[in-house]
Amino acid sequence: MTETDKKRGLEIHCRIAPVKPGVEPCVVPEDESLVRLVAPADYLRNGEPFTERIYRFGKVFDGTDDQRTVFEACAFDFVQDLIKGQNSLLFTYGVTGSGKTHTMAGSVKDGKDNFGILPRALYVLFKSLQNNMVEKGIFRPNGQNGFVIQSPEEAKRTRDTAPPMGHYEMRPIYIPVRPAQALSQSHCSTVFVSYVEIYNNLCYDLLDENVTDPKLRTSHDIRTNPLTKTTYVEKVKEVEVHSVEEALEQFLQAQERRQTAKTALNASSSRSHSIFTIRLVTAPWAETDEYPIRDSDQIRISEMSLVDLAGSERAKRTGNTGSRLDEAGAINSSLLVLRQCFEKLRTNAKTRNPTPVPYRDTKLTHLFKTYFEGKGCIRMIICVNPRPADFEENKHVMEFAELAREVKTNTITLPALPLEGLNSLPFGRRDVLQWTREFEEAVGDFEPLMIELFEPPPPPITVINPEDLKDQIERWREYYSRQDALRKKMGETVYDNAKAFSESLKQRLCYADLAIMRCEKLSDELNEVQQAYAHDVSRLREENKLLRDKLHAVEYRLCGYEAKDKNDREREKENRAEMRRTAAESERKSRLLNAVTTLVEAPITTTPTTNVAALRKQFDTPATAQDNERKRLRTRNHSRPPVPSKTANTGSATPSVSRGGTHMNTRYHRRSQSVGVGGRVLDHQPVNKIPTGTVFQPQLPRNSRHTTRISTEDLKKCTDYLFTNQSRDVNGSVRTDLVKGSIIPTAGGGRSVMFNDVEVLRHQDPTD
Ligand SMILES: Nc1ncnc2c1ncn2[C@@H]1O[C@H](COP(=O)(O)OP(=O)(O)OP(=O)(O)O)[C@@H](O)[C@H]1O
Repeated sequence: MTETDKKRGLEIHCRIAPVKPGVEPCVVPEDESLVRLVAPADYLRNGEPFTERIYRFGKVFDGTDDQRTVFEACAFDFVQDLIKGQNSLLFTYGVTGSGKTHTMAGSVKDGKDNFGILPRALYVLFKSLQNNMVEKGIFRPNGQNGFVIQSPEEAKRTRDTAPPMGHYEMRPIYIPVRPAQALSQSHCSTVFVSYVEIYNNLCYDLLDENVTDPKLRTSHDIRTNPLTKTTYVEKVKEVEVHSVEEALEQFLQAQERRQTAKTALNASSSRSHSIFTIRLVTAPWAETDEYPIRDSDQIRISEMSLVDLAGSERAKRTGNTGSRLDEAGAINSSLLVLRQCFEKLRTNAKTRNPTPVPYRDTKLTHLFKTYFEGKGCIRMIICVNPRPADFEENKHVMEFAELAREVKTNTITLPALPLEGLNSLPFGRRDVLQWTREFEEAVGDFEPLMIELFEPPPPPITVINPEDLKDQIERWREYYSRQDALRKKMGETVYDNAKAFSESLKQRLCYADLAIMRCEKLSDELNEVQQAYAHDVSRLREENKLLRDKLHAVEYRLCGYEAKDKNDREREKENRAEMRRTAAESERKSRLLNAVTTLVEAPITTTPTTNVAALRKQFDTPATAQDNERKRLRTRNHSRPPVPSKTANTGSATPSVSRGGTHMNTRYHRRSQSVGVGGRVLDHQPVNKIPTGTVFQPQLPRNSRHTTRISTEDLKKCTDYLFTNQSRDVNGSVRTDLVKGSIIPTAGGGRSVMFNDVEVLRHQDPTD
């Protein structure tokens, strides 16, 4: 087998997940191969804002690109390569929750057109191999990453002892995809799948149904085949599958064993790197029967590995603790080793003295070592969630992508397996073998005579050349006599069967020719249509992108308006509450004023209420008793004389005895500073005032006028008014109200009092 070496860069594509309306994305597609990384508005790094950057990719897919588009652009050619006998490795890489699993697998179960790369690749593969599939059990894994061809008896035994399929009953699925070129009818093939996960840097087999408890499963080593020098997972289970449904059943069962968990950033986050490998095993058909040539050297194996990497993550954002945190550590360190390998490969490419690449530092890089050394083509889909919260991580992902783009590996292209043309006959080798069997049944031992039987008849007799007529008749006579002789030899029934078979075969070939012609016509029409609309399609795509951008801008503005509207509504609510509060306060004040007005405007009685008059006596008596007691104590204890106050104008700071006999501090004696400032005060007292004997006394100017009954004359001579009212409250305590106001002239020449303040003094028994 000859091999050709060529240096090839890794192919890096980018898929941007859709962004929610109103969210300003931090990764913006610029065109079909460029993306722009923009920092969120308030982003600062070491106090510096981020200057936006452009990154280049092979292809860029945005939120409107569907699963089919991504598959066709990123994986269809890999399926074709697989059929041709080449190897390929496809990764999805990105932050947790960026759409890696969505891109790789999609929703396999829901049956909608949301299938990711994996089911689509299987679908295209099986569609293309439908005429090449060989019975199960003929090829068997040899335990060293290779295959052997078993005898028909061994193959039957393998089939009979194969475990039944699992509990998933996949309904036949249909995925609209374009077909790949099929493998030539000269080769037979079969497909094996394996599925492993690398969890905490240990490799586990996900197809191993014997392990029911994930804690009891054993890890597998990575080995190198001494002959082919390829790395593989030791003792991994490879299941032979013959349809996309069978393969997906295996995948879904294995998915249940895969380590996923709910994190703050993804409801179903992959906690491991998963590797689904499709291996196509082919060999030339044997000449005569439906069996491959029994020579293991003729076996050709090609593979396509689909790797869904676990997402890189920062513990701070995922909020992970405990085992989730350990997993995150293992994920991040294996991705770091991948990065280190890339860095080393990049530097090695520029130097004459390459240093070893640390493939063996993690299971992930160790397993794919041979790919980096040229086993096949490597492609990576960088998945990005453009939400602003992912900006920091996306920045690292973009830097990783930039590094990966610079990595060059030796890709060894193996000689391609023969393919069928796209317009090949719509029946396969199996049909031909079936027809041969039918024919053999029909003609039995007379097969050697068939050449004569199928001898084409002579051309029809024409009279254009009358000299030839005799010859023409003679040719027909000979033809019929040969056919008669044949019929006699074969017997009537066999002859008729053989003739009928030949007619039916002719008919089938005619249909096939017709189908081919139709196919050719349709493909010509398709080409014409494609050419005619190619321009329109690209224009419409551009228009679509523009409209999408506009829509996004409108949505963004709308969100702004909605936020403003919400703010306004809240402010209005607050204003209304404030107004209600103000109204209640003014209501309270007005009630108070009304109460005072009622109090003041009530007819002033010269005689106090019986209650107040009675109280006066009550207040006088204990005061005298107190005085006597104090006098008695002072004489007995030789008490010191009182110290004169320094603030002479406001009275002594030493407690003095009031008129009523209670102590009061003369420093604070006069409290109502507001009364009488700059004018004359009319001090309106009740007739029978109960001495309050308190420190709180209104300070009145000397020229104040005291009265128990006001007259118009009094009002005219004064500018300020102080009214003292006393009453008894429900507890029996005396309450003194000092109601203050300004006396203002009225338009009619009289006076009115405008009340502006009330001071309330309440006595309370301290034992209460
Ligand atoms: N391009 C897209 N279109 C529609 N939905 C998407 C797209 N990308 C991601 N999603 C949705 O985002 C969610 C998270 O995606 P997914 O599970 O694929 O992330 P992940 O990168 O595999 O995360 P993890 O590394 O944590 O496993 C899923 O619900 C998925 O359907």
